[in-house]
Formats: sequence, C-alpha cells, structure tokens
Amino acid sequence: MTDTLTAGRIMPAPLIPEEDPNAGPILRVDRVGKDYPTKSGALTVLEPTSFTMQTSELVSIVGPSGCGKSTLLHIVGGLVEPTSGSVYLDGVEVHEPSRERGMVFQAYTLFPWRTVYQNVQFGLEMRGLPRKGRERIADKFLEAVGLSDFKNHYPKQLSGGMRQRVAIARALANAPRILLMDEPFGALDAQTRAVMQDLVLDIRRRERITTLFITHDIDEAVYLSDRIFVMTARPGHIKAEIHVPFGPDRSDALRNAPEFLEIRKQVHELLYEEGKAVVDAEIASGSKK
Ligand SMILES: Nc1ncnc2c1ncn2[C@@H]1O[C@H](COP(=O)(O)OP(=O)(O)OP(=O)(O)O)[C@@H](O)[C@H]1O
Repeated sequence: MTDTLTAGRIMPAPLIPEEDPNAGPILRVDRVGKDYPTKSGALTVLEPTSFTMQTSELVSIVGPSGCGKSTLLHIVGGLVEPTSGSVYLDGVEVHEPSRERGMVFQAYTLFPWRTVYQNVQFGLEMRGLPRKGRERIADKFLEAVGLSDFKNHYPKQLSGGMRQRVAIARALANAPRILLMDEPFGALDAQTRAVMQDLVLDIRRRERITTLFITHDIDEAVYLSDRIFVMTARPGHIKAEIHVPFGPDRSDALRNAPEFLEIRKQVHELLYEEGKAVVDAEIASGSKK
C-alpha cells in the first residue's frame, strides 16, 4: 500500500488511487506483480503494485537497487509479461511493445551504422511513412533536442549526452502516448545531466508528453517530477507517493529553494530506510553462510 506525502505530511494510501473524474488516467497499472523463475524457485521481484497517471504528468520511481524498478517499467512497456495484474494505456491492455510507448534506456541504443537523421527516422520508416513526412518529423525533434546541426553525424561521433538527445528525439518522433525512461542520464556527468534534465522539462512543456522516469538520483527525481514513487527493497512495492508541487516551469535555481531541499530530504529518508534494509539483509545472509 502507498502512503501519500503531501507538503511534508504522510497521508494513508487510498486503496484505489484517486483520479480526476473528468480526465481519465492515460495509464493504469493494476495490481501488477512479477516473479522470475530461478534455480531455487520463483523469485518475487514485484509485489502487486497499482497506480495511475494523468496526461502530461511526469512521475519518477526511485528505490533501492534490485527492487524491481526496471521490471515495472518493462512491464509497462510491454517488454516483460507480468505474473499477475495488468497494464492499460488509454484503457487498452498492454501485451507487447508498441510505438505508443517510447522507451529511452541508460545504455545507448542507437544504430551505429545509421546517421543521427536516419536513427530518428527509424520507427517512421518501419511504419512506411514517405521520405518527406519522415524528414519533417525528424527535423522537428532534432531541433527540439538541439541537434539540427548534427544530423549527418554517426553515433560514435557524438558525446554521451548527445546520443541520449538522439534517443529522446527518436522516441518522440514516433508520437508516443507515454515516454518510459529507465535511468536515461545515469551514465552522464553531473553538468551534462543537469542540461538533459532541463531538456526533459522543456520537451514536456512543449509536447505535454506523459513520462514515467526511473532514477537513482533524488535531485533528478525532485527536479523533474510531479509525483515521486518510493519503492521498498525487493520484493518491491510503492511505499510512499510524494507530491512535488512546483508545476511545469522550473529552472536550475529551484534546486536551492527550501521547499526543494525539504522534499529532497523526505525522499532521502524514505530511501535510506530501504537501502539500510537491503544492506542488513545482505549482512544477515552472509553471516549464515
Ligand atoms: N530475467 C530475469 N530473471 C531472473 N531474475 C531477474 C531477471 N530480470 C531481473 N531479475 C532480478 O530481479 C530483480 C529486480 O531487477 P530490476 O532490474 O527490475 O531492479 P531495479 O530496481 O531496476 O535495479 P537497479 O536499480 O539495480 O537497476 C533483481 O534482483 C534482478 O537480478
């Protein structure tokens, strides 16, 4: 069950997530659980987990290593089948990957043999769009990520931050209903990461894209999100839901605001408890060997 932290107060979690009755959720994750088969039996990674997202919301998931964050995102993306429960996008149950769910991963996933321009057009080509239409869309999103001048470059000629910009442009070019980002900036240095975070905010303002974002970085979660889900150690479930009341217009100065630092502290404390549980369990299992 999820507790809700509103401006510093932890509220009991509703059994059924609250919804705006006028604007139905774009995404509904309904009691999704996952066991992986292992040599020593089923490993429960995710306990039944439920939440909804409204259009243009940005929700981050944070939690200790191995708590099932990626598994949950992959289930939403249709890459992994849940053991129990269902995911609905626009009311339609998810069973396989689709262009409606654009994915951006930490590992650079561009095709090395294709130029930036060709990478961004890949999904459009697969859908059989004519060249002029493809190029118009690719131009729009390359401009949005600030890479118009690099369209004839190959991935190996780009920095890590630039490659992730291409990956974002490629995902957006397919006009997804939701963007699923799995630690997309985890491999980048702090300065590049901050710039990429502003890019995410900028794209969200312009495109009103709904985004589910996984990160280990508490600052990143607070800076980007409308809500943050904090997960427990494995088997993971959502332990607390934190509302971040800063609206879509944010800038770097926010990072030093007392309200920002207060939410950061709350997330840190919730996560610290879970991290400690993981380390204590590791020490306990080590001492039994
Ligand atoms: N295909 C699989 N088969 C068996 N176990 C798996 C499989 N995929 C993931 N796991 C295990 O499930 C657990 C959760 O993995 P997952 O990658 O979802 O966690 P995570 O919270 O994203 O971790 P991290 O923060 O370290 O990336 C881990 O213990 C992982 O080893």
